[in-house]
Amino acid sequence: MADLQLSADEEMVERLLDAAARGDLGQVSSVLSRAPSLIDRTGSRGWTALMFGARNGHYDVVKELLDRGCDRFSVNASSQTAYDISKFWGHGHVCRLLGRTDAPGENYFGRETLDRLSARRTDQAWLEARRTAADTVYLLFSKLSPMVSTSCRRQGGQPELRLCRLGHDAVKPLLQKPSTVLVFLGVERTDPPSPSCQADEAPRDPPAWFAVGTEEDADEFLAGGGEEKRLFPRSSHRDLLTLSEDEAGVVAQARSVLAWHNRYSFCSTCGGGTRLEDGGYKRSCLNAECPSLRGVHNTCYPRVDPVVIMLVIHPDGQQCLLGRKKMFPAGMFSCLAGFVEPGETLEEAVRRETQEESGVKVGRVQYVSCQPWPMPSSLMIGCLAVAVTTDIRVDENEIEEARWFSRQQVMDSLLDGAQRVLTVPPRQTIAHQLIKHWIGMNANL
Ligand SMILES: NC(=O)c1ccc[n+]([C@@H]2O[C@H](COP(=O)([O-])OP(=O)(O)OC[C@H]3O[C@@H](n4cnc5c(N)ncnc54)[C@H](O)[C@@H]3O)[C@@H](O)[C@H]2O)c1
Ligand SMILES: [Mg+2]
Ligand SMILES: [Mg+2]
Ligand SMILES: [Mg+2]
Ligand SMILES: [Zn+2]
Repeated sequence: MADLQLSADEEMVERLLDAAARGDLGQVSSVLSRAPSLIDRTGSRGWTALMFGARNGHYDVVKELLDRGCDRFSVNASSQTAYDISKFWGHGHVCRLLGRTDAPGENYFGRETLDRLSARRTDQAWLEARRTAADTVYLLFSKLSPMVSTSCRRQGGQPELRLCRLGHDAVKPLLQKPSTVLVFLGVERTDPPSPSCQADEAPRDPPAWFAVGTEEDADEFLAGGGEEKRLFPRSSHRDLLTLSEDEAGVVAQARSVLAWHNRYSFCSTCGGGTRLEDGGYKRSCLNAECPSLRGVHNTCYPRVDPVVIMLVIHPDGQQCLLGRKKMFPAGMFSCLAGFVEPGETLEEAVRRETQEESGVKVGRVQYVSCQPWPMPSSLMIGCLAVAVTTDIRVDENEIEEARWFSRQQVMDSLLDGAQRVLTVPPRQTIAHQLIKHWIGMNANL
């Protein structure tokens, strides 16, 4: 009986995958209405219905599967997501549907959904009008943690977090406290006005977004979320990775600027008090004699720390070098990384950090993509680097172990259900994306 049930299931899966590949929307819907649990089942080489739909550019099928809640991030035996497959085959409309604007190398925390409108930061009258406008959105941060709500829907076992969007009335009392920091983030991006718009109609400013930062607990804001539970997550590294790509991009901007205010409240040149300017993008010293008020003084502006992160490839092209810090979960290995030092090129930083941490010498370095990392304000610069030596000697202060892993071992670590000798960091990290990039360079689709 169990066998019969199994084969009936398998037959349905085959029908679903075949219909998705052919673009038969009616058949896809009909199978999933009867057996919704089959949505992420795989056929040969780990291909899901979403991947087959994406491979052949079937927009309606991909949309139906996404609307029904399929897993858009699952990978096949070549470690490709449905997005990778549709991009490879040039189906831009399907790529956009799969949640990426087809920007190659877009990383989590990297999406710009707001227009920063930096020229408006010095326009006091305009900023004041936007502060009190009815459609203005305020994001509240307490101790650098954004206020979020959790919904019941779960993604990969974790509750889904969404940023709470507050209006001016809700934050007004907080804005009156001198210790509160307000940062103008930008305005929502809008489509260009349609030709049917009346020429004499004044174009309306799109909704503006601000971040409000306080060092207080701000627990009084947690009530009033209705059915949804509101909270300030305390584990920024883990919890911020559960936001949507759009919201993660806004948080990367807001959290890094607020963290700068938090750490640089006094003038770093003379130790004097400072005043917020430029919509929260500048702190000027109050001491008229201070040298920071003359010439170019970068201490007045939010800081970004460049960090190189590199996947080092063995001279044979078939292995890569990964390391683990003591603090990593057991079995996890990642790309080597390190802060760029003053007066150093990115290539030299890659060579120096690789040699310091693993003893391996690197020749050619190639930039791949970058990622803002708001813990507190790094810019991760992702590179592939080709090793010219292979002996490993780790710097035990920083790295517990470093090893060469074969392409197959790395591919298995990305696949569900495969025998794993290592795990890699989650998909939201640029380390994960660099590893996938290397695997994808020779993947047989
Ligand atoms: N997103 C990702 O995939 C990813 C992966 C790995 C590392 N990271 C981030 O990259 C950052 C740097 O990596 P690392 O720790 O290996 O760097 P690293 O190898 O340069 O070592 C860090 C140490 O160097 C010193 N240091 C030198 N310059 C510094 C500076 N400007 N700021 C702070 N410390 C400095 C400190 O003693 C620090 O403990 C970390 O903050 C980490 O969170 C992100
Ligand atoms: Mg390091
Ligand atoms: Mg280092
Ligand atoms: Mg270093
Ligand atoms: Zn000063």
